[in-house]
Amino acid sequence: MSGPLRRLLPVVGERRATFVWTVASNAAVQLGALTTTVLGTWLAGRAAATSTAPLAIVATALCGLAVVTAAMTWRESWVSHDLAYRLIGTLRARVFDRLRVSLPDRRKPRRSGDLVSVAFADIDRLEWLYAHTAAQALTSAMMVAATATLSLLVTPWLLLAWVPFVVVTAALPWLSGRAGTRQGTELTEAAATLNAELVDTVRGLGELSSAGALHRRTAALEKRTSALTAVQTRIGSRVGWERAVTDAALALSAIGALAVCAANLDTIDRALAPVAMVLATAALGPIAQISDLLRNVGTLRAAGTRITEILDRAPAVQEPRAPRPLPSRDRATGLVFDHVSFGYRDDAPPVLRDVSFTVRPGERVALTGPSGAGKTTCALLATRMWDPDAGRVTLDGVDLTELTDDDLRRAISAVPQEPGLLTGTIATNIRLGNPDADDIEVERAARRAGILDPGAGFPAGLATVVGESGDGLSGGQRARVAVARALLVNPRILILDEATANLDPEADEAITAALASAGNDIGVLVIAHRPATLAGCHRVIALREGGRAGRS
Ligand SMILES: Nc1ncnc2c1ncn2[C@@H]1O[C@H](COP(=O)(O)OP(=O)(O)OP(=O)(O)O)[C@@H](O)[C@H]1O
Repeated sequence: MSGPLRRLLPVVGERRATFVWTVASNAAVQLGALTTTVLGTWLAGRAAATSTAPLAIVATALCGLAVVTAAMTWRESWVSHDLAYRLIGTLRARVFDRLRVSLPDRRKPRRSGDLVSVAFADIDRLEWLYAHTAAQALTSAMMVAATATLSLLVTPWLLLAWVPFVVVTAALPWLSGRAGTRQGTELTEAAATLNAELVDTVRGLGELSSAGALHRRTAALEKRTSALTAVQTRIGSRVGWERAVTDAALALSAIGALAVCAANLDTIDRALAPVAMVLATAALGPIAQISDLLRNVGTLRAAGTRITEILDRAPAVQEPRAPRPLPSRDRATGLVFDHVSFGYRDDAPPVLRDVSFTVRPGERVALTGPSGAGKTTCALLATRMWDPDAGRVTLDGVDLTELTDDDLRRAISAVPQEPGLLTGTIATNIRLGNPDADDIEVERAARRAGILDPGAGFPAGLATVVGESGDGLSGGQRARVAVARALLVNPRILILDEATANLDPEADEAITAALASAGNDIGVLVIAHRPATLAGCHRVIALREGGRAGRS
């Protein structure tokens, strides 16, 4: 088994008991099927050859075996899928956890549709590996041993009839291994690209439609779909050839068994002739199944590579080894940018250069400057999406790099330019800020953000339904929900990144006033252009192009 898959296999160890059950029930099914067929054919052979067969006993045994085998088939399907989906769940949690700490990648931005494809499709593909391949491989080896032993009992020549074909069938996935891996990689990439472009298209449907670019985009998607279909067709053709070889091997084994029986009529008990036929094909069945499974190994390997790439991603920021607690709120001194420099790329000038400013508790500070001056970047550094390249950002005297993620999220809350909203109600979206908040706290935060005002356009108040990604809400309404969510955290520092720019001036003023009354000890950093908003602030920090700070 190849590198990435071998690396993903030990997760099975976390469900050892279920895995043992899967192997045991798979073995019982295979052995049950073999015994039933051998016994049945032996009975038929014996009846034909001698007219004296122990019909009643064998028929009863066959009935019993059939029931047990059927029960074990059901059990095997249950436990193997239980195992697979639990392992997939574990893996999905790990991948999301890694994405959570490693995104956004400031140097290598990647389309989220692409990542979503990895997170869902690639992990789901491993169902094949966990539910079928691993246990099947073990029981196939056992079946070959059982069939070989029984063949020896009939006649050693029988081994000649089927062992070469078992070797050919087992070797098939390896013979086509390189093509399989290449096609698997092509399939995964084509599917991921199509998925990413579909996600982008759905997100930008409005813009594409109003710009009259939907036709061109649909044509591009059709091209991607054709590319995906072409890879799938190539894979289908290869798999078809391999299946044809497997079927031919099966037929040739049966013919070989007949030939062995015909050539050894003197030494082989005639009642065993049909059994010889069964044995010659019995080992091939599980081997054909396993090589059928291994035919997908190229796709699995490509998926495994992408998953391990995500698991190996370095976190965007390191959790502190020895975290420091924040001083109590009455000893708070505020948020300090202390000679901060930061750049996104090594080959471009830094976005922020030697930026210093302070937001004290209870103070409202505006951060302004031309587009691209680095205002949002300051908000991202203050919420520790990344760490500065030089200088430091501190809260109440503690470097942000020394705070645990939980402490930081409770102390600094940001309302971004485009707040993310989830499907649900206004209440569930506000509660994201603090899942432990009770209904009264949620209502208070909503009231402060003006959500419960008669003119705010929330007909069912907190129970108003929110569509996917905030569908059905205006920009201003989304802003109010995001502000309420941030207020629910009751942070020490609140950052509003053009959060109220979508509101009309009166609503903006109302929210600003609400924020002012939110708590006398909350320091507010407002990224804004609107003169009225700037006028309502205690100080204005102006970021100049090239990322230096001045004040007014
Ligand atoms: N992830 C990123 N990778 C590379 N460059 C980036 C990234 N994010 C922002 N930048 C660049 O950094 C600079 C500062 O961006 P930032 O969003 O902080 O500016 P801003 O002052 O908030 O602008 P605006 O007022 O338009 O929102 C811009 O030149 C932007 O193109």
